[in-house]
Amino acid sequence: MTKRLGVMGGTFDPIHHGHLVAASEVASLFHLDEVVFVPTGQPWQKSDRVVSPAEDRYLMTVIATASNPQFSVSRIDIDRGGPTYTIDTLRDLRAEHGDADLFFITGADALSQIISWRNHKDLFDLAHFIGVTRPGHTLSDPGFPEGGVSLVEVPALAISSTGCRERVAKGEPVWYLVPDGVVQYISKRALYRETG
Ligand SMILES: Nc1ncnc2c1ncn2[C@@H]1O[C@H](COP(=O)(O)OP(=O)(O)OP(=O)(O)O)[C@@H](O)[C@H]1O
Ligand SMILES: O=C(O)c1ccc[n+]([C@@H]2O[C@H](COP(=O)([O-])O)[C@@H](O)[C@H]2O)c1
Repeated sequence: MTKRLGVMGGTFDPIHHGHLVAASEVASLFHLDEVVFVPTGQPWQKSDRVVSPAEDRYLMTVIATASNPQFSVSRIDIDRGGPTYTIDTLRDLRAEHGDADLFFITGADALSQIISWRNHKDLFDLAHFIGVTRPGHTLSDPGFPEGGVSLVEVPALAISSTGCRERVAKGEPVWYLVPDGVVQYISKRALYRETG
């Protein structure tokens, strides 16, 4: 049977329970065999802010997903170098996973920006896109190709990486917003002590 592979792209600075719930819910709803988390190398649309080193974001993603046998992490966007474009992510994953069906998972905020992504018209030939609800953002289809996108409701977690970074900078706890191991990694590496 054709493998059904979910793809959860993100900057994950840090990864939080909003990302994990979205991936878990979509895996269940769409009967995915696996969800691969793909931390960005250089998120070019976040070039106006300081982004933590890719290795820190990668390791936090590994720590956060390690306990789930359905979850894995890919270095492809980090190892490719240069600005990260989803068109490259999907082409590389397609080459790696043969004839697997790809399902790209994205929150309502990111989905509304897809029109600004590189080669956005070609993305829908490579993967089925799944837009998930996110508190504070409207989930809508602004005219994607017929059958290219599914919109689904996931448990609402009003958590953002920006909010987590700001809490750490202010000395406030991020316990239960991010997995325990990620709290400990942030502390060990002294991440987010100053807002960027
Ligand atoms: N709480 C959430 N619920 C649903 N989807 C989310 C949530 N947080 C992030 N996402 C989605 O996960 C993907 C990766 O998000 P990203 O790593 O940029 O996190 P973020 O919290 O939006 O970060 P930042 O606050 O730094 O912009 C995006 O598609 C985003 O829409
Ligand atoms: O392809 C693009 O041009 C593009 C522009 C912005 C974001 N993306 C992808 O969208 C996903 C979420 O990105 P971000 O910046 O919200 O963490 C991640 O996989 C990014 O590589 C992709």
